[in-house]
Amino acid sequence: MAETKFPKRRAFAMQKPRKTERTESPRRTERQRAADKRRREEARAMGGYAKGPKTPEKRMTALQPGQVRITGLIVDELTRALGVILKLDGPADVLMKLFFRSNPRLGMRDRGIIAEGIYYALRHLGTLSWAMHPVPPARAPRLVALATLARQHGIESLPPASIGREEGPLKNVLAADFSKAPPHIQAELPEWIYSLLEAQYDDTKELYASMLEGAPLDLRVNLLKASREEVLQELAANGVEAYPTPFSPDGVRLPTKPGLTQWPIYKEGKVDVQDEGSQLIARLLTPRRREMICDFCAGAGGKTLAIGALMRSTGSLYAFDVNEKRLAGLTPRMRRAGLSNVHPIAIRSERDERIRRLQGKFDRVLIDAPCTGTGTFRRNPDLKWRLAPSELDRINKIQKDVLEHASRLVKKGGRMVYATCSMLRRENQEVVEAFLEAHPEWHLVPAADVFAQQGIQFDASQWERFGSYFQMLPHVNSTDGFFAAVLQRD
Ligand SMILES: C[S@@+](CC[C@H](N)C(=O)[O-])C[C@H]1O[C@@H](n2cnc3c(N)ncnc32)[C@H](O)[C@@H]1O
Repeated sequence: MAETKFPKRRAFAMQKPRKTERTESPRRTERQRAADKRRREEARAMGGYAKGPKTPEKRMTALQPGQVRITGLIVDELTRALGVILKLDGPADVLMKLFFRSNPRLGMRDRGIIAEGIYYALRHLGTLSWAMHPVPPARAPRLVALATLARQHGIESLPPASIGREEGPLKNVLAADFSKAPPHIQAELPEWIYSLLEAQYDDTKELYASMLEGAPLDLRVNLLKASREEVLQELAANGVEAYPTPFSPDGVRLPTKPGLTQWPIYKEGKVDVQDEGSQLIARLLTPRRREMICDFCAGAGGKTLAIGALMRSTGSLYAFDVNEKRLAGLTPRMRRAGLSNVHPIAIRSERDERIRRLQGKFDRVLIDAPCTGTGTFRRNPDLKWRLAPSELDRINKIQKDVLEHASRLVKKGGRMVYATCSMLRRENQEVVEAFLEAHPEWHLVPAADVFAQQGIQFDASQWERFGSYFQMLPHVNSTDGFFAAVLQRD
């Protein structure tokens, strides 16, 4: 995904409990304390699994419009969060974490409503901005907060005292007729991204609708430590709804998002969080035991871990990345996963001297290239507003450079997979086509054949649409929009 500037740690000032908060909920009541105790005991009895609607996302699934009581505190705090996040000068997920950390007394229910409000506002920033014109949303976060909560839960759920002087503007925003808005606004996209997607896809209506939804939680079972059946049985025994993913043989899909990191199966390294599309890209590389493999843009190692497990922790798996901090996240993850074949190496650039020394040495190389991340708008809705066309040009150049230099690592007869989490041809097919034109000693291997050899079957329409390439789409496959091409050196 695109490189982003990290927001300042002090983006949000620490909040002291306010008078209103103290009067509304002075302390936990007897009943609340008894419920807390019961939950703790139940979780202990279940070996660490917490039952019930604990996380914001899970809690929100039960909320129906008109059934949620929005307090003044929620309106104020959502306003405070949006006041920073709508400036769009840092990743929203990082800013959200800083916001909630600055406000430790905020209850679970309020956190859930505020988190959903932030995501809703970012997903629908096109229509919100259009309805508020000429006032930029970042300048009027209270109006955005009120309009968001009213669109989600109904205007009657808002406390009249919180609306105050915003009553007129709020009614105008809510009355906006979006059928009169330009098509890119109706799609909740910037015009330039809308135009690129329109030029490529026939079913954009469904695609845009899917990009406004939340993504499911996909887990990858670490086959070194457990089988998928074992994990599914353990989840079922603890009352957690989960299904096998439709294509990835090691994947498990959870419709809700429980507090996974406290679960025994997570702590013991039996599962990791990984979108099904990402799992399939590791499979496309067909890693084998005792091979020499390189994950060129390893980041914090999502795909490295999947590749290492498919190699059964044998051979050598080099994990390169220019971002040392991100790569540092891989070491604890590989320990937890029980992998001893991974060598994380921070490189200066794709032209690093150490890479030159390794030329022609690898059986397989994965290039999970930096990209615009257009395939991840469900999870990162702020990204669509923070991207600029110049960023696509900049990233495109890096993609071509990285592919060129990483390809030199592959030995004769070896393979590489070029992948992105983008749905744009310019970062995908066009990069690969330019490479193949300049390198006749390489050829494209049909992704369908590589999957078929592993017993993974897609609908024929998948290949009719994308030929030898692999492109997952949120509205077709319920995954992020991953792309991959398998290339073989003659
Ligand atoms: C899409 S992310 C990788 C995600 C990772 N493979 C995973 O599955 O979690 C792309 C990575 O490319 C790295 N990168 C950017 N430029 C690079 C370069 N010239 N050489 C190597 N890595 C680079 C970025 O730091 C980023 O971590």
